[in-house]
Amino acid sequence: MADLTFYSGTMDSGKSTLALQVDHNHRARSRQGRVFTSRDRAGTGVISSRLGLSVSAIEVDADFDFWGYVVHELTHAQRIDYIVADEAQFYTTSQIDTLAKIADELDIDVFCFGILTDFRTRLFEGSARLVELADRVLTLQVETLCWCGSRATHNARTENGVMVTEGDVIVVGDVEDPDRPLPQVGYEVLCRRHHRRRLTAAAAQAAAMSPDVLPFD
Ligand SMILES: Nc1ncnc2c1ncn2[C@@H]1O[C@H](COP(=O)(O)OP(=O)(O)O)[C@@H](O)[C@H]1O
Ligand SMILES: Cc1cn([C@H]2C[C@H](O)[C@@H](COP(=O)(O)O)O2)c(=O)[nH]c1=O
Repeated sequence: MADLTFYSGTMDSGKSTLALQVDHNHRARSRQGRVFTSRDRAGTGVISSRLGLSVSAIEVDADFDFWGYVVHELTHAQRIDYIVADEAQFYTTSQIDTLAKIADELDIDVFCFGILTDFRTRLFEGSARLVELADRVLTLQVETLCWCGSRATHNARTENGVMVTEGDVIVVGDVEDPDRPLPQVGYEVLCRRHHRRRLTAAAAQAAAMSPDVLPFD
């Protein structure tokens, strides 16, 4: 019996790396798979890991028909043993329903990877449906850290360095990196406490530098 598995973690927790490793391990045992993604930072039709690996993938947009694609392949002498699906938070409810049907009716293992919640701390559509349907929801073992050292559980969005809580749900982007110029829209992983207080690393540093908190002479 095939399973629908959802691997989830914050941004930058190693999900795409794991997706590529899962694909590699199955291929190494002569299993035939298909790799999907949606709106990867590196462009259309690619899964890219910050560790430097990337593989080409089938791009999933809102109209992509998983069932039609898989049935077409199977009826044209192709074999599919498993599916790897990255950035699954962006998939629609109906696409996740179809992935569950593919696992159940066609006996194809489905491995999905994605972030649970958006910058407002709300579940993404695809992730919500995966939590509802998956046989297993697994949290990535490599923890990402908030600037305070606690485990990061939430994804903050910044605009010109300032944390925001309103805007479009989907804006492709990367986590901020002190070695790169400040992006117009960036992301930072935070613990819940600091997400609630809108305290990013930069805001905490600015507060620490403020004369209000310097000791009196
Ligand atoms: N220079 C580096 N050295 C070691 N590990 C790194 C380096 N850069 C990135 N990583 C690892 O890669 C992870 C991000 O992997 P990636 O698959 O791109 O994440 P995700 O898909 O979850 O956003 C980081 O959490 C870190 O563990
Ligand atoms: C929180 C949040 C993220 N996104 C985007 C930003 C990135 O392009 C992806 C996540 O990629 P990763 O491989 O997990 O680093 O999602 C978004 O569109 N909206 C959000 O609220």
